[in-house]
Amino acid sequence: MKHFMLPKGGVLREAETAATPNSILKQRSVTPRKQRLGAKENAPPGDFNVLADQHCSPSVKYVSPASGKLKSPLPPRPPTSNPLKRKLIMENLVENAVLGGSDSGVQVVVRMRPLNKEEDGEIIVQKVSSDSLTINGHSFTFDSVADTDATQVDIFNLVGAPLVENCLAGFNSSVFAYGQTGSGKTYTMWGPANALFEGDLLSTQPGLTPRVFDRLFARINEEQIKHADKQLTYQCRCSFLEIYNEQITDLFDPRQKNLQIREDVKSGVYVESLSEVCVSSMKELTENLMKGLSNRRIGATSINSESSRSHSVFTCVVESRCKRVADGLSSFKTSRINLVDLAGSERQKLTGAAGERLKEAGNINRSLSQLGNLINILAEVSQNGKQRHIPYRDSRLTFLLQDSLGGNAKLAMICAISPAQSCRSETFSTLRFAQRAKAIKNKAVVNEVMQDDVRVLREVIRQLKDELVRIKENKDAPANLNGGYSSGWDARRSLNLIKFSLNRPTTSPYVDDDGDEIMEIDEKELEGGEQSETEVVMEPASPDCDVNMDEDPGDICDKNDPVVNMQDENEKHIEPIPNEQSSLASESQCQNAAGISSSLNLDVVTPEVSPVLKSPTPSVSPQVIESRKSLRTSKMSTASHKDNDSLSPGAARSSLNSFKDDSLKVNSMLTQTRKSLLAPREQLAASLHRGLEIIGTHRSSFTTRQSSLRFSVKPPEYKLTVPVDKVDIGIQTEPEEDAAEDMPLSTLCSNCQGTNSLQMYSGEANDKSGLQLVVYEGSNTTEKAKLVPKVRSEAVI
Ligand SMILES: Nc1ncnc2c1ncn2[C@@H]1O[C@H](COP(=O)(O)OP(=O)(O)OP(=O)(O)O)[C@@H](O)[C@H]1O
Repeated sequence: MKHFMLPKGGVLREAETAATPNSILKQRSVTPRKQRLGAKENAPPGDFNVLADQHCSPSVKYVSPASGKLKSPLPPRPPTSNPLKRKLIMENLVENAVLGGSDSGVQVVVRMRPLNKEEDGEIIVQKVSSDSLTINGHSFTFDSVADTDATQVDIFNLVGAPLVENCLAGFNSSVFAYGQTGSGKTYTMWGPANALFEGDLLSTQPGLTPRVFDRLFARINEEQIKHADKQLTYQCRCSFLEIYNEQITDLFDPRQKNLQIREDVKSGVYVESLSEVCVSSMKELTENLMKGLSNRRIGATSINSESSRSHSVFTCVVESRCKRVADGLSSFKTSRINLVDLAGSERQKLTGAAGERLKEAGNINRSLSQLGNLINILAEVSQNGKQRHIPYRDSRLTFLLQDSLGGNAKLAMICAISPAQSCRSETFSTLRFAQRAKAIKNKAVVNEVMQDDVRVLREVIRQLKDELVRIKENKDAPANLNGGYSSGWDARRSLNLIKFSLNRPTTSPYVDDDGDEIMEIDEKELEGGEQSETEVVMEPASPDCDVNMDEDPGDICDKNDPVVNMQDENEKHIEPIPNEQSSLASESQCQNAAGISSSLNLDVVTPEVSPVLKSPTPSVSPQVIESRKSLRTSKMSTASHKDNDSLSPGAARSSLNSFKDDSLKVNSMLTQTRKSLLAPREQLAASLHRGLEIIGTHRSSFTTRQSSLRFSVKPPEYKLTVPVDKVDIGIQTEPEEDAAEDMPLSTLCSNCQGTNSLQMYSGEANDKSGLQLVVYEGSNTTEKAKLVPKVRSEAVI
């Protein structure tokens, strides 16, 4: 084993004294805030992303803090090639606009280490209160400031203890350690190596990570005893990776190098083939932690003889499930802990790095500056609410951890600094980074699904399907004034069911405004594989746009996929496309994209709407959307299992398979239902109301004329909407002869042009006057509607 984190430079502190909970640091506050206003560099921190004093049962559901703000813009996602992502962005915007987001401010803690042997000069940083410090007369305020007296226990109490509670409550939680080389990040996150070896959390100085797991295991135990009647079970799966020179290495199995980041709808962002290990005790945890840490890349910098030259990310997915004895209902909760020790920045000119070290330092600085840039943008977006491209793809670090940065996670940032005069400019830079990070708002939600939620939603879907089929049948049949159409009773019953479920106290008021993937109702899965014939939209699903950071096939997909192109401009335009044809179409459209395969998702189609009808807000309700990174793929599970065989003790091993099977099933359920839980039920109800309105309007208008309102049961043709820049809403008018010729074939992939003769749009005989609502993603345009050239039946994809 390589030596790592050995005490360096005689700066180790004495064994810490036991800290009182709720922070000793606060007691040290002496300076009234008023006196500090002079040269203050930043505003006082706002909300704090921790749950106050919560030792809560996992069965308790939390409302994300600060919910109810109507404004609360999403940190927008970059315009993306993944159509599912684009839809989600739109969904989230709508959802957010209606219900407000759940903002979780980033918790920023600044930790100042003691001077080391080489730094016996002037100390320029002074802590002035529990949450502020001054440096050369400039004052900064954060959530907490830990000075040289602060112990590892203090840091745990500030950051680790709330993290554990958040995790048990079902929130994703991340801690990033940021700072210049030698400032104390590694010491803070893991602690000195000897502390881990000794494994004694009281007498030595283990860092945050071992303390977090010590508390986590204790709390899990407590919860299981407390809720014995609920058959509460937990599983903790860990992985450990490093990003070195933009390459990912598995620290549990360093032979696995240059791993790729992937992204798909079901699993979110994940690292392909990364090992996972199940841990259920401190012994297992420390063994694995030490193993991983020993595989980290270290090197000497001018300040730190054993500097980490990579970013390391320790991740633990905590899954819990419980079953209520009273009614047998089960719930599944999952949360992800990311503990990130970033590589330290260094001024290359000052440190005189050369050769490999220089290249390394360049990569580290570039990666950190990309992180800084992202933080700036997120801070700006959080502050002014303006949408901007968020450059998650700039680096592997930001892409992998995008959920932690402006997404579905509670984030704590520990910014490590040296108080020495020699580190002045780096310290300023770290403090400014910290103050910008403070401005970011994440959107953390509880990742939980209840079995009965699934049941209710399944019933609603079934009834809506029946209703739509009936409507279609009645539409095809001669109109009958006295009930030729369905009475809408079933839909109303569905609505009542939704209302009923809204009123159930067991339901979390989830808000998700960050997930990147949506998972529309997959009735095949929900209803045992039966393929729905109603309102199906085929889209290239996750695998189509797996993200390979090197190749970015998403872009390939984007270029080649007319559907994708359409949706670039038209987030909410949901086209009715017949199953088989659509499947063919999407396969054909994406046939050039390497490794792309088509898979089908079910979508609820926004019906075409006559201009005389009130345009319903494009709705995809009830919709099921997956929140991103809480789940892992079967690949990872396999890897985990493999690894588990060698690393986990027998008990954990024997339970792993069955737990995984269950977990995957429930994960799948979670995937399917998460969004409808995350999407507040009020919205589902509102959507159903709108659906009923449409049904009602359609019924009444059908008897007097052929309505252009069309429920897309097996719609007989394709439609292609030509994207129009800067248009909020386009209305597709009746087909024009010339329109097809005018259609820019540039929207079609070259390979597909002329090869696929699927009919795209022929216009129904009875739909000549029909108009189609086409909603474009928001723009500044004053034009609310525009005639969109319509593609004729002979148009070629
Ligand atoms: N709060 C602290 N108390 C005592 N010693 C500390 C403290 N913080 C850091 N040190 C010591 O300072 C040295 C550098 O710390 P550490 O390796 O954690 O820095 P780092 O920020 O991780 O550096 P790099 O980015 O180069 O990896 C180590 O010897 C560590 O033991």
